[in-house]
Order: sequence, then structure tokens, then C-alpha cells
Amino acid sequence: MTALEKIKGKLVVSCQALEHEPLHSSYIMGRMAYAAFEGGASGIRANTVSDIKEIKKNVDLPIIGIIKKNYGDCPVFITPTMVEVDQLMEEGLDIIAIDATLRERPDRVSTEDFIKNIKAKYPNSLIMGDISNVEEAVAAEKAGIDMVGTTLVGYTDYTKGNDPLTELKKVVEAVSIPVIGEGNIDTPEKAKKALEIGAFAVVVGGAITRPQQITKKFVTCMNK
Ligand SMILES: CC(=O)N[C@H](C=O)[C@@H](O)[C@H](O)[C@H](O)COP(=O)(O)O
Repeated sequence: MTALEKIKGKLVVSCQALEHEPLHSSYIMGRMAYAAFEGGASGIRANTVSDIKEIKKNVDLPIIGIIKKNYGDCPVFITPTMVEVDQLMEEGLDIIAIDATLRERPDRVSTEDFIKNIKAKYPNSLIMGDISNVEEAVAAEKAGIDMVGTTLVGYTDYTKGNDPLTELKKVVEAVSIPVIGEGNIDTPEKAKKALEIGAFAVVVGGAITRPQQITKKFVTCMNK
């Protein structure tokens, strides 16, 4: 079974903790991935080569790999250049995800060329484009990307406040490649709804793997 077949209609759990987060540790992300596996996850999304290596020791699931890297104040930070792509490819990942918005990239390569360059260099690898709206999804499909994810809906200046599931529906209707529902899908009901809308698979992160976020939800609700 291919990685894509393995995650079709299923839950992928994003196990990430950045440097400023309480659980920042490759060891902990490895155990998070194992916990996700025990709970029935069919795939893992992970950031950094170090976390990915540790996660591979813990689970035998398809991994969507990314490297978050900030270049100055450029807002494009999810696998922004070929440098990060090469580092991920050395790990032999099932799928790698890149920022596929149409914003200017740190190296000024257009997103269209970036996608084409990756596909030319790694023709057998699966590339997921993290997008924030329909226009970006359509452009990424045209450039030859294998799948898109709604990861960045609400995170670009021009999509702030947009509803993830509403955008997901629009993207599903606009492209014919698989669309992964990702980003602020924070309840089981929303994950199910994403599949009903036509998502190929659903990635859930913070609602499962960021306890500070989960705690805050309880506290906010209790203080209302
Ligand atoms: C915007 C951004 O940096 N998104 C990142 C992408 O990898 C992760 O921090 C998210 O946790 C992931 O996309 C899953 O989303 P959520 O945690 O909302 O379920």
C-alpha cells in the first residue's frame, strides 16, 4: 500500500513543538507519535529531521515531513526553500510538505518554479502544498504538486478569520488532486465533517498534541 492509500479517509496527527513550546523535545514528539498510533492514527506530520528520526523509532506510519525555518522576517516558513527540501529528502520521507502560498519566498524563487524544481529533482516523491485559499490551491495543482492542504487558511494576512471548513469545501470543488483538511480542525466532529466535505485525509495537531492549547480551551470555557 502506498503512503497515500494508507492515509486515505484517515486521521494524521501532527506532532510538533517549537522551541518556545513546553514540549519542545524530539524524544517527547516520538512518544506523542506513539500515543497517536495507539489511538489509531494512520499517519504523522512532523517538523525537523531530529523529530522525524525519533518518530521513526517509535512508529511505522507514513510521515508528512516539514522543516519550519525563518529567514529574516519573510512570512514563508514551512519548508520554504530547496535547502530544507534536500534535508527532508535525505530522510527518505513518504510525503514532504512545503509552503505553496503565492507570497514571495525567502530566495525569491516563484512558488510555481519551486514546485517544478522539486518535482524535477525528486520525481518519485510526493509533495503536499500548504495553501491558504483556492487561488493558491489551483496554482499549486497547475505547477504539478501532488496534493494540497488547507494548513495556512487563516494564517496569511489575506485569509485572517476565514473558516477552515468553508475554505476546504471551496478547495475541494476547485481542484482534482487530493485535498488534506488541516489547520484548526479541533474537534472529532470537525474532522468527520472535513471528510464529508471531501477531504482526502485530515491532519489534527494542537487539539491532540499541544496540552497548553487544550488546557486553555477548558479554562476559557470554565471562565465564561
Ligand atoms: C500554521 C502552522 O504553522 N501550522 C503548522 C504546520 O505544520 C502546525 O503548527 C499545525 O499544528 C498543523 O498545521 C496542524 O494544525 P492544528 O494544530 O491547528 O490542528
